[in-house]
Amino acid sequence: MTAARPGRFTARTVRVKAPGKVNVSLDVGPLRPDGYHSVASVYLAVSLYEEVAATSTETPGITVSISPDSTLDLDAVDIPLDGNNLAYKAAAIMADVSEHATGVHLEITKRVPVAGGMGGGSADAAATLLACDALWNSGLSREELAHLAAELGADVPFSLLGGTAVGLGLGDKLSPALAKAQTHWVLVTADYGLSTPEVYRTLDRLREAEGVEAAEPTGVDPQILTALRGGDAEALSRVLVNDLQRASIELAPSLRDTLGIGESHGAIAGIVSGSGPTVALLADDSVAAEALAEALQRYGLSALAVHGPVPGARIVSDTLI
Ligand SMILES: C[C@@](CO)(OP(=O)(O)O)[C@H](O)COP(=O)(O)OP(=O)(O)OC[C@H]1O[C@@H](n2ccc(N)nc2=O)[C@H](O)[C@@H]1O
Ligand SMILES: Nc1ncnc2c1ncn2[C@@H]1O[C@H](COP(=O)(O)OP(=O)(O)O)[C@@H](O)[C@H]1O
Repeated sequence: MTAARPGRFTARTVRVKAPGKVNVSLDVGPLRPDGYHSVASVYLAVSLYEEVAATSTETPGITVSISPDSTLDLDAVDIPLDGNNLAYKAAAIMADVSEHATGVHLEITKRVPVAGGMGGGSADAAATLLACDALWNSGLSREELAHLAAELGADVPFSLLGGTAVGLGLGDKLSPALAKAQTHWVLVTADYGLSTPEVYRTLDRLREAEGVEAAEPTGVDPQILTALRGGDAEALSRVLVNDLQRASIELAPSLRDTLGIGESHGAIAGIVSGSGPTVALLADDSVAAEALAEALQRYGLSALAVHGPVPGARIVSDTLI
């Protein structure tokens, strides 16, 4: 941080980046009385990042804008800029627990597809928690931040943590998995979103129609963690699982074609990410992932090569203006 000028308000900007995620596995239990589902998931943070620049303001209150540096086509999507924005909610929670809170402007650079099943809004919330903690010298521990993160949404604690982790409960009870080897993926993004609650509801409806009673998830398949630990894409390709996938396909049937096109162009396996509609295609290595992304772009799909695991939310700059 550079030195402040005495006698006048000096704005400070803390910039934080936080990753999107892919659920390498997602087991979903039955609908609970509180409207949620217990899950068991292996989360993988991937190299597609949201960025939040939090700037202190002389006037009190929280404002939000979307940066022109965003790489998404944001015309077609609906991102609230008021108290419904997850970043706004995160700043409001931090202001409540910070003795030296000021007004704050949050500028979000969006790169993770909106309502895409990759936790983009959750990444904004995680980034904002960390940025405001620094901006207001709140001095919260990572554990305290994780606790606040869970109040904001099931996926927010993972974006704070990053890496590879097993998520139980609503997905917020995390155990880091020591899997440092990289796996390589191609994300095929859609120009529409799917509503997470609607996808969960659709799964409940499909199960009810089939008379299927889902079991409470207890843990994740250890083979997934072994494959991730060794960066063994071939072994991983045999154990990818997402209980929500068929519900996403029910709502957006073209996802089945996307998965098929991916596999016919060289992916070793494919899965819908979370509630979708982003499709995550697994590749043998980084070269294969780049080649697959190029082939799919030529085919007319929106495809991007990424890798994981990558770290969770972290500060990239802290400046006085
Ligand atoms: C499906 C997953 C997989 O990681 O991610 P996305 O696809 O949304 O990224 C998550 O479970 C989504 O997490 P997140 O998007 O943070 O959910 P929340 O905001 O807490 O909840 C939104 C809604 O999703 C449903 N929900 C969420 C989590 C959960 N364990 N059970 C649920 O039934 C509930 O209907 C809830 O009202
Ligand atoms: N900062 C934010 N970025 C994106 N969407 C947000 C944000 N805050 C609130 N939302 C709302 O949350 C919904 C889901 O957002 P997102 O996190 O992108 O998807 P997903 O839950 O599928 O990972 C969006 O449709 C949007 O209306």
